[in-house]
Amino acid sequence: MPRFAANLSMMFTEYAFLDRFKAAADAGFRAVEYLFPYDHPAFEVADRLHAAGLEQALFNMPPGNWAAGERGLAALPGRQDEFRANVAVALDYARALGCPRLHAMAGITAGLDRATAEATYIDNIRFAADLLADAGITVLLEPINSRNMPGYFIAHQHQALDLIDRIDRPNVLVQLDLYHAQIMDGDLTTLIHAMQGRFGHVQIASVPDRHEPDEGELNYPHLYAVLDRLGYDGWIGCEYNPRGQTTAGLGWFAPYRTQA
Ligand SMILES: O=C(O)C(=O)[C@@H](O)CO
Ligand SMILES: [Mg+2]
Repeated sequence: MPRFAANLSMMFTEYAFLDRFKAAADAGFRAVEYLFPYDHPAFEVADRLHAAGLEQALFNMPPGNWAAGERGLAALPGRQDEFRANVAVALDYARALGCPRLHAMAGITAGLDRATAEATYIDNIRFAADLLADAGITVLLEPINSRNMPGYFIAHQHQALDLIDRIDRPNVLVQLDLYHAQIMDGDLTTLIHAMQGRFGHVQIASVPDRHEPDEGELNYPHLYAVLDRLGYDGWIGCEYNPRGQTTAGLGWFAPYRTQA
């Protein structure tokens, strides 16, 4: 049975960020993920998470200057000190939230020397993996489609797998976002089988519009069954922009909602 985490950066945006935890729990979710918690002290986010009885499935390490267009630092030469300081910041939040997964965004590397970016990335992710291993945290690497994020360092699943082989740390896995994977790679049933054991988190949204997973070119119930058959029992993050009110679009979730 698939287990879904609400993405609070995209869902329940009818509410202020800290109020989205209760809204997600009221809608039947048992876990949440989001991009960044850093606008709020860790204890405040943890209070809301725990008050709502939710698990923290995932969040991202600080990404650099998001407003200026930065989308992570891990592959950016010359930014290693900042990346490493950010790992420590993310670790503090992960401890407060009991979060076992952190996504390290790589950055926009178009125009940079690829070999240098790869060397920087491998070095930085090894550093993060080693630091986070003691806390039992897995570092996730996510290929992102080049239509939504042109120039991003990793766009295809095979690129992430190749980098993970070279990083060579047991606590580094792929964040398998099926929305991005369909746009860049396709053939998802075969892809999921080929990636068995290499991903530590899954995300979903309709393609092409990134809405609820009940429209568009993907048959999600089929993909949930594929994941189930392979024994994937991790969270599936609902990283989609609701077509309207978040709760009005949750018809797809009804068969999977578990009552407390
Ligand atoms: O954009 C996505 O997809 C994500 O999962 C975010 O965490 C940004 O990488
Ligand atoms: Mg994603």
